Amino acid sequence: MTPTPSVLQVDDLGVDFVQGDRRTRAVDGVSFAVAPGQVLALVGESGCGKSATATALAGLLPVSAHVSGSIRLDDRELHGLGERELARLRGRDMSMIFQDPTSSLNPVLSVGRQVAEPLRRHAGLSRREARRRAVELIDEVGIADPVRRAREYPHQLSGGMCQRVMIAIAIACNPRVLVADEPTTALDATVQATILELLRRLVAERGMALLLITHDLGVVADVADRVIVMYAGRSVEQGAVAELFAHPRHPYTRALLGATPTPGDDKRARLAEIPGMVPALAGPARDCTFAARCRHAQADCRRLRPELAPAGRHEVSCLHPEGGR
Ligand SMILES: Nc1ncnc2c1ncn2[C@@H]1O[C@H](COP(=O)(O)OP(=O)(O)OP(=O)(O)O)[C@@H](O)[C@H]1O
Repeated sequence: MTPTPSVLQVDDLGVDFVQGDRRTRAVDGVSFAVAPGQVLALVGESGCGKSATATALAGLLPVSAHVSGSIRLDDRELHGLGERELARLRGRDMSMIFQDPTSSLNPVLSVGRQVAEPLRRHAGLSRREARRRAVELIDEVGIADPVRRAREYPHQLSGGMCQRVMIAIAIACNPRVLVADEPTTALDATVQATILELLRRLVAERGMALLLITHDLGVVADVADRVIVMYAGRSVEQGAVAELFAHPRHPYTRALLGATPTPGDDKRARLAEIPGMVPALAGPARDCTFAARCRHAQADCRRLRPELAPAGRHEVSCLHPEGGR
């Protein structure tokens, strides 16, 4: 069987934030690919570099950030594109949704107008056509009474509805890739489940690729096909969700999984507590950055940088993975 060509291909992505003489290596050589209709989750504790990775893809990092590596969308290299080209691409080929929908929406414009906006800008629809299409999109994301809702303002909608509106805006121009950064963290558990179900359906129906950033392993188990476990800016383990959750090889993944959530388990399962903190690095790692918190660390872990390499049926970056190489 020939593998499905990926829509998004990221190679050796690096992000450094530079402020005066302070440098933070937020992303340290991350590589992955996402195929159409596939959900890839990025998971890890706070400060692991998940948002920096997502923001780098969309070209939305602040000027203090230095990006290296390659980001290819279909056959196009995005790294190095100017702000104008990136702005043209955002909302058309790649869209992003964030954690807090209420602060992402404009409070003084009706939601219909906000959904219509990318259709006018990117697809060149007339005001009337864009309004009509906006109502269809509001309906498609599961908001009842879409004609009336389109005339309302964000404060008249619940948090869950606002996130549905954000999704309608994001998918309006049928992007190839959707990047969702903690899209359900600010919502009630029951609303979370329906929003995730909506995202999953849209990915399947439209053949989009979804990059889903989350702290929540239960969400990963329920929604994602593949997962990257990040630690201190690096991918420590990545592969198919079912395989990786069934046979975690990296001590960090094993610690996170704690009471392992398997597909179908409690959706609110959170990362297990691991004593210690994620280090902020000034440059590329020279050793295993997890060694200081790892119960299985050996002398070489503090000297050598482990690289991502096949272990079983997925990849792990550990000198002494569970079960050996
Ligand atoms: N604008 C910035 N300037 C300087 N450092 C930053 C900036 N944004 C992020 N960082 C640093 O980069 C590292 C990775 O941060 P990032 O926000 O990507 O992590 P995260 O895994 O998404 O965390 P969270 O789940 O809390 O959002 C952290 O050490 C963080 O302090």
